[in-house]
Amino acid sequence: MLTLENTRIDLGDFQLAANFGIPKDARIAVLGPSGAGKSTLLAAIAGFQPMAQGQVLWQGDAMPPTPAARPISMVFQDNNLFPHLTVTQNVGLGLRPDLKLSPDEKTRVEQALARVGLTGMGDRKPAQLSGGQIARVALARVLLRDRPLLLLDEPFGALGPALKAEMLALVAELLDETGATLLMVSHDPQDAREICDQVVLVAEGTAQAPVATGEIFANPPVVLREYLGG
Ligand SMILES: Nc1ncnc2c1ncn2[C@@H]1O[C@H](COP(=O)(O)OP(=O)(O)OP(=O)(O)O)[C@@H](O)[C@H]1O
Repeated sequence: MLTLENTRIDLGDFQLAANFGIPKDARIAVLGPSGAGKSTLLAAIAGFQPMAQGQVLWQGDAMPPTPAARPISMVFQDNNLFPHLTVTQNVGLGLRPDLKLSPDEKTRVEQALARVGLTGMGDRKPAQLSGGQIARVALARVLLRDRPLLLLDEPFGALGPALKAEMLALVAELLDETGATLLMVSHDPQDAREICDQVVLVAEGTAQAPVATGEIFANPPVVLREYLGG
């Protein structure tokens, strides 16, 4: 269980409050209007954004203060790859930040690349990859890190619809294999329908408790209706 216990974030005039739990294994879409605080919510869970009040707990224990010590993998919109490193090195960072990989660790990197369909691409730099391949590198790193919480901040926003659907299907497969809990920010409600069983709506200064995806789309609150353009 991921718990946001009476949390409040203050960013100048902007405030965001959250007070709810997310069951382990849940797949949550974080939806809401632009500027509502979706990225801020993920950043607070990951430990990048300090909170004015409350705490974030995982399995009942307060999260460690340092982001790197939290049981979390996070992928941002730019897929956070280093342009000067090869695909193998970018993925290897998930295991060892100093990149001094043992033969066994190198094998694990190759296995992760194979799992996401990038066999033979290890020596390329990110600039030599397509958008879909770059997203796959980021997912290979997630797979290797093997953390129980996966936070995705619109990592597939720049991809076309077919490729995005392919990446979402791959994420769903990786979640099946790892049992990780997902929180995914998206601007596209279809993403939520495809792989998320629950929705956290962020609007008007609050991240609301999760609601079943079917339920929220069957009977959308006004703010979601406006956001969906309905
Ligand atoms: N350092 C900061 N100081 C003050 N306000 C900030 C700061 N960073 C972000 N904000 C404000 O916090 C609010 C939430 O931003 P955030 O990026 O989390 O929204 P979002 O829902 O992810 O938006 P989008 O869908 O457009 O990506 C915005 O109104 C933004 O202007």
